[in-house]
Amino acid sequence: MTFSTCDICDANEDKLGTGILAVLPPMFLAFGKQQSFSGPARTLKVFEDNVLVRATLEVPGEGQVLVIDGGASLRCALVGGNLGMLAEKNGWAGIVVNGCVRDSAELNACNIGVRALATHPQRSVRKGLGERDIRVSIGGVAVAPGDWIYADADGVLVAREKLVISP
Ligand SMILES: O=C([O-])CC(=O)C(=O)O
Repeated sequence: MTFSTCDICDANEDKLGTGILAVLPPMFLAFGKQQSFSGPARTLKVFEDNVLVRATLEVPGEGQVLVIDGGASLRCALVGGNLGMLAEKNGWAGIVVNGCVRDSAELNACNIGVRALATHPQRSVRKGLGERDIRVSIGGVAVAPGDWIYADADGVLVAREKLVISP
């Protein structure tokens, strides 16, 4: 499916700011082969610990987008090349990280879409702390499991339901 976040915003202006459709702040870098991706969100809330990220990406993604609230930490990476390959292998559409990634060249070779605040060469700790499938806040925008994510070169949208995209 092709879509344009700009066209979605124009066609759904009445929904913006109502809690039905929101735009994430323009704070992300793009990685991965898929510049555009969309799908229902799965959510994680972790802090400098990526054990739950791996555990989630190990399960078939079925076109979902993993949204990771990493507390905007710029002190280590939550996703790297191995997790990118795992996500591709398991059919995840993409990963949105409110935090950092690493192995950017490897991530760019993965057939998924990735958004992250920055790159960081250091890996995270592996304690296994965090929460899954809860409502998170990314740049002040709430994202709940099952919300629909639309990301392209112009931005990242969060919709409470799948939008009807007219060609
Ligand atoms: O395993 C990690 O901590 C993240 C990483 O580097 C990878 O996914 O390759």
